[in-house]
Amino acid sequence: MMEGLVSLKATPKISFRSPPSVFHRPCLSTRPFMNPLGANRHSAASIRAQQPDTKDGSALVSTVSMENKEISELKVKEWELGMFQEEVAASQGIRIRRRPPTGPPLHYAGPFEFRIQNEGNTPRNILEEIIWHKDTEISRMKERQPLSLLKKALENAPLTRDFVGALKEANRRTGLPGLIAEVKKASPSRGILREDFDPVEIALAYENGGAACLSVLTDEKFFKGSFSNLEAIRNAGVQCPLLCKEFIIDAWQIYYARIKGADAVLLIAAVLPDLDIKYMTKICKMLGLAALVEVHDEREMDRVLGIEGIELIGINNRNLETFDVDISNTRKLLEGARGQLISQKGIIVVGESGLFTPDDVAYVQEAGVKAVLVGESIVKQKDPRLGISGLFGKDISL
Ligand SMILES: O=C(O)c1ccccc1NCC(=O)[C@H](O)[C@H](O)COP(=O)(O)O
Repeated sequence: MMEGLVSLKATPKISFRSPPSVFHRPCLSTRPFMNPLGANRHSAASIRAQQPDTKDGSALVSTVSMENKEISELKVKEWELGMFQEEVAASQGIRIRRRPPTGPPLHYAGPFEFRIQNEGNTPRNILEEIIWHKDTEISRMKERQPLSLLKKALENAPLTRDFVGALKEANRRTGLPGLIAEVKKASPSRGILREDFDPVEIALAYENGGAACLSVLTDEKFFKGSFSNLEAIRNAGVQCPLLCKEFIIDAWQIYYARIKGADAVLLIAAVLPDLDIKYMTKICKMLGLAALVEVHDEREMDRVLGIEGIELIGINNRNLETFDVDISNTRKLLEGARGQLISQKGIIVVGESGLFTPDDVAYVQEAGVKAVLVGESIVKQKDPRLGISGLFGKDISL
């Protein structure tokens, strides 16, 4: 029995060239990403087979061969462009690869075609698994609701509220970091956080407890969240601006979040190359949304600081590949020249993950954050409102 064999089909085909090390594609592109060496759907034989018979067939065959040559050349160019994008992502230190666009690589073995689990077609960590799943999920969602439909729906979308302004105002009012309270039922690292999970009830409790903004997880598979939760919270009349906490890899998702009632979206630098961050930030501005750009390390911070127009940076203390949480990460990334540049640019920094006590909040505030994003420690409390006063060591709703 072959190890790692996950599926077996009895249709022999040409095997694909071995996969590249990363699979990034530009989010702007709508091109079908195809390996020219595997593009046997357009082989001369298959095109010829589709043509009506001619007297001797020769003229037609040569025209078709020409077309086929052009198609092949085009495909080689597409493939090279794809490779170039992958190299760009790798050169920016992005370790999270995109899902192999043609599916797991095929291996030609005798009369059968095997799909063999290997380093190239298996996610290397949870974040990569989430991103690969997102890829298929979004493709399905886009089929049902293409961008043209979403653009029409924008006409009836609720007005956006000022997410960054709400954080600044809370910070000014309380002298403490503005709170983004997360509506989080479960997570890959902690499992189910709260069994009796009523998103609207939790959102209202957070608002009454003094949260400046809310973060609503919309991923279903890994976090047991949903866009219905986001919509329900918005429709319940919650005034706090809402962050759609999603794994965004395609601009389509930003439009979708906007029509579902979001005021802000998350852009993860570990996943998105600089060009995507720039492009998506512009789309956010156009749609009236704030963009919370999340970084984990110095390299990601430096990349993001090099992008014009960034107003809000989140420092995640959770390593999304290993799940290790270390709040000193916030301090490390705000030390020295980086911290100074951030103040000069007037960027608001959000400390994210692993904050449980007033000491934790004081520690990241001392490091320079003006806001915090907190899930587990407050959502687990029977009364999430009390969770907030426990986190800050006092009632911040006053
Ligand atoms: O929370 C996780 O296990 C997780 C795993 C993989 C990717 C993202 C993940 N969390 C997203 C977050 O950043 C947190 O939900 C958020 O910062 C709140 O963190 P916490 O207060 O520790 O719940």
